[in-house]
Amino acid sequence: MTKTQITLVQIDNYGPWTTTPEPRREVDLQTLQSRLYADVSQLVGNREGYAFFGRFDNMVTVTNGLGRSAHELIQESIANRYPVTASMSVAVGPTPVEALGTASDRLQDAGSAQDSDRRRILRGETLAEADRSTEDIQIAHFDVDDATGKYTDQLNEFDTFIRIEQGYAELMRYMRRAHDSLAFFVGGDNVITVCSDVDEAGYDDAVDHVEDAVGVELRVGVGRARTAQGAGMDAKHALEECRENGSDVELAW
Ligand SMILES: Nc1nc2c(ncn2[C@@H]2O[C@H](COP(=O)(O)OP(=O)(O)OP(=O)(O)O)[C@@H](O)[C@H]2O)c(=O)[nH]1
Repeated sequence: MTKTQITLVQIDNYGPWTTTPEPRREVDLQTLQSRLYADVSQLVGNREGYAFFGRFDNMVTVTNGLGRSAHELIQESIANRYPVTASMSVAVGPTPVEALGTASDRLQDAGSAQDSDRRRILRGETLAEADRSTEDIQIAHFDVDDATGKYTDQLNEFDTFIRIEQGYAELMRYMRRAHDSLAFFVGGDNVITVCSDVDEAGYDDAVDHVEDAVGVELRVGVGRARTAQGAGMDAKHALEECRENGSDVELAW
């Protein structure tokens, strides 16, 4: 059974900050958001976690192995580098959706995203070392079969983007509905999904569903490990096996 530790990272009071004392230049907001994501990705990634940019003002991170002090250090680092602070809420669940749901509830209970009194709070519990196992995290790395040949080298970039995003939208809804799993677009034609205990038939169904619904052909490699990085790397190797065998789904175990 998977045991996913999710940390929701939310910029404090960001909406009001973007317009106070008057609307801030969009290029500056875009720069701040992408740099903050890069830092969160490094700070979490150096500790074997994964960070997804999501909506940028709210980032979902997979933090198995990060304790309370690691979270505090990341918050301190953000506060020292940026004109904004971030609150964090951590929860562990048998599925990624359950963990994120609990983390979201805790953050919402502590105050609104636009509450000027709620700053840099840290809520929730992290996994005890004794409760961790080598099968806690399941990560699936999806990619579009021959995106370069079918789209990138054929269509204009915006029409390519629409096709890839349609595949992503269908997949993210399907994995959320059928498997309580969280799918995130990570660039190019790639979607990384933080999964519950999905088996090979479940991934076959997901790939078939996306092709039937929007005509986008996916392949997926899946890994399992103690940490997001470990599971994610195994998933990448499994995806390479798909490329070699011409298969749609490969599990690393
Ligand atoms: N984030 C991320 N992006 C990747 C990764 N591999 C490829 N990409 C992106 O995906 C784009 C397409 O690369 P590929 O998936 O190798 O190309 P393809 O044409 O689909 O070829 P096949 O996957 O071999 O069918 C690249 O330009 C990258 O932007 C990865 O592991 N992670």
